[in-house]
Amino acid sequence: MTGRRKVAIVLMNLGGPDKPEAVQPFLFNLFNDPAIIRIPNPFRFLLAKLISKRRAPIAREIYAELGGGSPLVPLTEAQGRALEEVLADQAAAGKIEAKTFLAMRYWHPFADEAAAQVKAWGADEIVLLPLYPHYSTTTTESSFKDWMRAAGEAGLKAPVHVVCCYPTEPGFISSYAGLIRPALEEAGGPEKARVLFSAHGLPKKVIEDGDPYQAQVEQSCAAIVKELAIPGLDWQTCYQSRVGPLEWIGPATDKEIERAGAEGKALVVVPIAFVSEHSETLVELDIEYGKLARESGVPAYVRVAAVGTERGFIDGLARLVLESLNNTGVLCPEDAPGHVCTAERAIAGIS
Ligand SMILES: C=CC1=C(C)c2cc3[nH]c(cc4nc(cc5[nH]c(cc1n2)c(C)c5CCC(=O)O)C(CCC(=O)O)=C4C)c(C)c3C=C
Ligand SMILES: [Fe+2]
Ligand SMILES: [Fe+2]
Repeated sequence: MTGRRKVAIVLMNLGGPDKPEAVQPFLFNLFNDPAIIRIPNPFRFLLAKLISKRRAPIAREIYAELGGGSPLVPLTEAQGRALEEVLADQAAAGKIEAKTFLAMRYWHPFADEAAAQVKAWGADEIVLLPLYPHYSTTTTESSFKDWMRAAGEAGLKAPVHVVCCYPTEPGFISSYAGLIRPALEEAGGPEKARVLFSAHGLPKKVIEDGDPYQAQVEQSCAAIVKELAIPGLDWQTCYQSRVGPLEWIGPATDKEIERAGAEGKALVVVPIAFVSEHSETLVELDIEYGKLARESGVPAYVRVAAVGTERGFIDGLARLVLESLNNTGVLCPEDAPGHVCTAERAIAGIS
């Protein structure tokens, strides 16, 4: 091939409602995903209608705290621009022209919109880059399957490279370590504060069925603690955002906040499974759990920002993109024992 290869990088995330009227259809799309509610149709469709209608008022209140909609899309666009800049600097010694596209799972811009844009741009190759550092069937796998459907319908023929996950990517880890250090000082130092890594929870059943998410979250936390290298650091991983009647993995973040209050421990809270600010950081962690921390007597509560456009993190994403281009299948950098890569199955359309 002559000239520069045109590489479309598809940034995948969950998406969020952009206005109050979008909250219920966004929730319907989420609960109607067979990766989220694992029952066949027509039952899933009917249940999704029911739950989305019932949850919409609560969710609208959550998004009202953010001015009516989620900031996830503009923040993901900023990550895309930062990644394009880093890749333009490196651009594999001028061999590639990289452009980012957003494919959100449950609200605009959907994978279909991204696939049409990628086709119109004339991509030679495509890299699927989930903004989920940890692989889950509920998030990453669902996005991959949705992309393969959308790309098929759009008649996209360019070869696809897939990044599975990156729980211990050095830039991801060092960015968090860099954000945690000053937060620990603000909370009174490592003698007085506990680091609470708070990840999105999942139903226990999903993990028991082989989802690697929880094991990968734990790998990230251990890697960050190692990078911090603070002797005797007090830290704990916990899980937030539970919805629905099923039993979820734990310990639950709210229970850990109450425990810290009872023990007189200050907290540094790290949103470990989210790379952008959104309702679950800005509302759940900052407003709801900030209040719970005050009521529980936690002496100091400092929330660490999501990695967003931190240079180390974006450099790490750029490395993953370039590595994936040398890789014809799924780039699965996590060869740790116990890692079960299901990304191949997802892109092959096997569930
Ligand atoms: C019922 C099940 C849900 C599962 C399983 C789930 C997994 C999961 N979600 C994220 C990341 C995000 N979730 C967000 C919103 C959100 N998630 C659920 C439900 C489940 N998530 C609901 C109902 C909502 C809507 C908000 C609410 O009603 O509380 C968001 C973004 C929202 C935004 O503000 O833009 C993200 C991001 C992960 C990482 C994950 C599993 C690993
Ligand atoms: Fe969620
Ligand atoms: Fe993998």
